[in-house]
Amino acid sequence: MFATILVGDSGVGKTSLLVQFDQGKFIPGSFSATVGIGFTNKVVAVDGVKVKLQVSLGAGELFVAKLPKSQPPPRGAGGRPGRPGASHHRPPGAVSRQIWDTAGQERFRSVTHAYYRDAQALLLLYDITSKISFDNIRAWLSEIHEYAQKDVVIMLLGNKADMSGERAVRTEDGASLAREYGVPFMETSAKTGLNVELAFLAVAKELKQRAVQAPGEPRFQIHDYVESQRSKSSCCAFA
Ligand SMILES: Nc1nc2c(ncn2[C@@H]2O[C@H](COP(=O)(O)OP(=O)(O)OP(=O)(O)O)[C@@H](O)[C@H]2O)c(=O)[nH]1
Repeated sequence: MFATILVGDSGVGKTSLLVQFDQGKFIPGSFSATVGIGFTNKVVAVDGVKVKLQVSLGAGELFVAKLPKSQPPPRGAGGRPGRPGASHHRPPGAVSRQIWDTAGQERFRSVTHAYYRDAQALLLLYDITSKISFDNIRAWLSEIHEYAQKDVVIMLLGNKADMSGERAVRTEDGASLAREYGVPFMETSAKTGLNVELAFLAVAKELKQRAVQAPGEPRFQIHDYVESQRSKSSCCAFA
């Protein structure tokens, strides 16, 4: 079972992407308070082999940027960190409510560590209609580099690709940022389902390959895989 966490600013569509992947449907509106979903376990078939992904929702706010050293952790944060008082309807995700509510600063930092440390893959989302969510990607990446495992699989996703009329971030800008950090990139839509399966499938392929790879064997290249899928779908750009 591989732990995968969806991270990115509040409102970028993490919950919607999780629901689309889990149930193949889009529930419009801000439903974080009403849909009791914090994670899902799903089996993905990779080259005839079953790969289990546990996908959970990560924070909607940055730990590092939003919490200077002297500041205590947010009160009342629920099933996932960084969302004060908003997610208590969800079953516990990476961090339990009890730990969060009573955490002192030191404890908080270790919770933060644990939260990222256990992840084998991170899907980092921004919203193509929100420049701020895109600008925050650099801060998310520095947080990830600080806390996550060195070899964590990272994929950058520009979500809400169906909202082209309100686009605030060009596809090329997403692709170029991804190139700069050496991570694969694609645009997704939790609404239409565009590239949602593909994103998780690419991650599952990479994780499976790493798990079974014999020493000296050529590695599965997630970049190449994502790139090869581009020719099959004309909608998106990839790093
Ligand atoms: N058109 C469109 N709307 C989307 C898409 N993904 C999410 N939304 C909408 O964007 C809003 C926020 O989506 P959520 O899935 O709650 O976002 P989130 O990242 O989980 O937000 P937090 O729970 O605050 O961290 C909701 O109104 C969704 O219906 C998408 O791909 N296309």
